[in-house]
Amino acid sequence: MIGIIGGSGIYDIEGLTDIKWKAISSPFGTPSDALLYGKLNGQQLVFLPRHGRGHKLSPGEINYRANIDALKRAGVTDILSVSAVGSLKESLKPGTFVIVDQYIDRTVQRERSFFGKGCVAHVSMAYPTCRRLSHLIHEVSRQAGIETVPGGTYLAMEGPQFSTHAESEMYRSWNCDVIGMTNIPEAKLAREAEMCYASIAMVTDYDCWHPEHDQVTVQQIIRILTENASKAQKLVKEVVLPVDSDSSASSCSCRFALENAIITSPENRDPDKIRQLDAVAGRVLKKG
Ligand SMILES: CSC[C@H]1O[C@H](OP(=O)(O)O)[C@H](O)[C@@H]1O
Ligand SMILES: Nc1ncnc2[nH]cnc12
Repeated sequence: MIGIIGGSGIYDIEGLTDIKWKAISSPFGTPSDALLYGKLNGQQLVFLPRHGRGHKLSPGEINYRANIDALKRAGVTDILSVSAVGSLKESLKPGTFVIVDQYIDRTVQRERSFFGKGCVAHVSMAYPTCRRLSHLIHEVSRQAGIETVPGGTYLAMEGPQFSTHAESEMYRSWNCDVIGMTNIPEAKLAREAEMCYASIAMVTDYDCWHPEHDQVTVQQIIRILTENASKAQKLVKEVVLPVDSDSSASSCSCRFALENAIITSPENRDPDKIRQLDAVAGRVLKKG
């Protein structure tokens, strides 16, 4: 099942039928909101507003572990993240949609793993988004006439303040493409939970490096988001069916990320931690 995490400006899904909000409890704490269940094009999906309805949570206040755990408990296998980002390249103009394929993590105060304290695991983050899902989204959007840029490096900053000019220039010198505050630790946790994760980043501004746009404002971001909301909603509508019917999904490597990742020997694992990991790592922990 597909799970959509909506970022700034995306607090519901247009055209969703048979809708029901349902709160899911998680041993990792409180998710950003209840999950919205519904059908789009006849296809069941789940939606979670990342900042909560009404945008009540700052990027650093979001319980990313509870969000991913709740989606996993709801039966989600494929996560489609939709986010607002600043552009670090002249060519990525406001309004552009980038399908992110790499991250640089500059966040500092977030829980970024389900593991540790009695069950240690190390998953690969070499390719941090699902290449199968990202490719599918790019292909489907191309066929639907929605332009997306395949691939881009997302600089994940702590926020909530926007970057200084010196930071923005440094990220540009690192060849980053876009900047945002939320995809990390989301992508890391989705990988640990063996879920496929793709990220559609909607460029809303030029951050503060651009000589003609020397600062970012929320007002400017919301204006661009509003202008592009229908394009984002159309993209979501187009991808739901192909994602749900992709026959190669069950053998996708993301679904086996924990296969050789847990290093704590079975006799030394903490039973409370193992119980907490029942949804995230149940597939491998059941094997002993
Ligand atoms: C409203 S501007 C800054 C805010 O927007 C982005 O959020 P999201 O990724 O959830 O769309 C950015 O990361 C900041 O949290
Ligand atoms: N310039 C920017 N920096 C960080 N997060 C953002 N989200 C949208 N624009 C942003």
